[in-house]
Amino acid sequence: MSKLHVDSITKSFGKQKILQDIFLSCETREILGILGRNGSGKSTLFQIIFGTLKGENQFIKFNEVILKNQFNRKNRISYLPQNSFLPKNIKIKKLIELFCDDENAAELLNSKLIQPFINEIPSNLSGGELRILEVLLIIYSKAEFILLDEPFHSLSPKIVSEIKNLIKEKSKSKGFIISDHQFQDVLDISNKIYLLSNSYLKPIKDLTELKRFNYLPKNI
Ligand SMILES: Nc1ncnc2c1ncn2[C@@H]1O[C@H](COP(=O)(O)OP(=O)(O)OP(=O)(O)O)[C@@H](O)[C@H]1O
Repeated sequence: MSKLHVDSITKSFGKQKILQDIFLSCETREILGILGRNGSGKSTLFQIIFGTLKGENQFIKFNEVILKNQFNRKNRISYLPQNSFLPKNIKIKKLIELFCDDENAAELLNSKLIQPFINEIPSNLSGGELRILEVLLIIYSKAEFILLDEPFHSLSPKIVSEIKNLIKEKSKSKGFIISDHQFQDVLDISNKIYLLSNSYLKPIKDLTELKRFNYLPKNI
């Protein structure tokens, strides 16, 4: 079992405080859901954990190793950003080789989710197909901790359900931290839920709390 420990994260943009004293801990076999209104700082938090953005304060540990740079995170943390990140003209089979080790590549090549566009290049895919490909490449990467920023965005319901099942299956050996505005899908698969609100990360017990903290409308 491995553990990702995230502590004391503080981040401001100019005078705007985005994150204050953020703590979370994720073990393999756990799925953590992070909810929050638009602009609450979810992507900022993911980028700091992944190492592409620096907080004013931060302490991030993988087991006993303090993660100080991108090199420390290799094969430990993978990150699906909110925006498209793949080169557009590389064959998808080649991308799978680049993102996955041999074992994971073989498994992904067998997945029925990838079959419809296996011989394509990303520039020939629809927006949703491109998102499926990106989500799969990150989930099947070697890393033990997977950060997914809006993995369900633009995916049709049946595909969302299949991706949720895949995340649950993969969580037997990986830890996931997921954020998405399709909150019910996040609630369905998460062991723990947090709400990022007013720059603090609050553990959430149930829907009532999500209403009380003004994330959900009262009539849900
Ligand atoms: N590079 C930047 N410079 C200045 N402000 C920024 C920068 N990046 C993000 N912000 C601001 O920080 C806040 C948090 O942004 P972030 O993208 O983390 O929110 P989010 O919770 O992921 O939002 P959404 O759900 O809408 O994607 C927003 O107010 C945004 O405008």
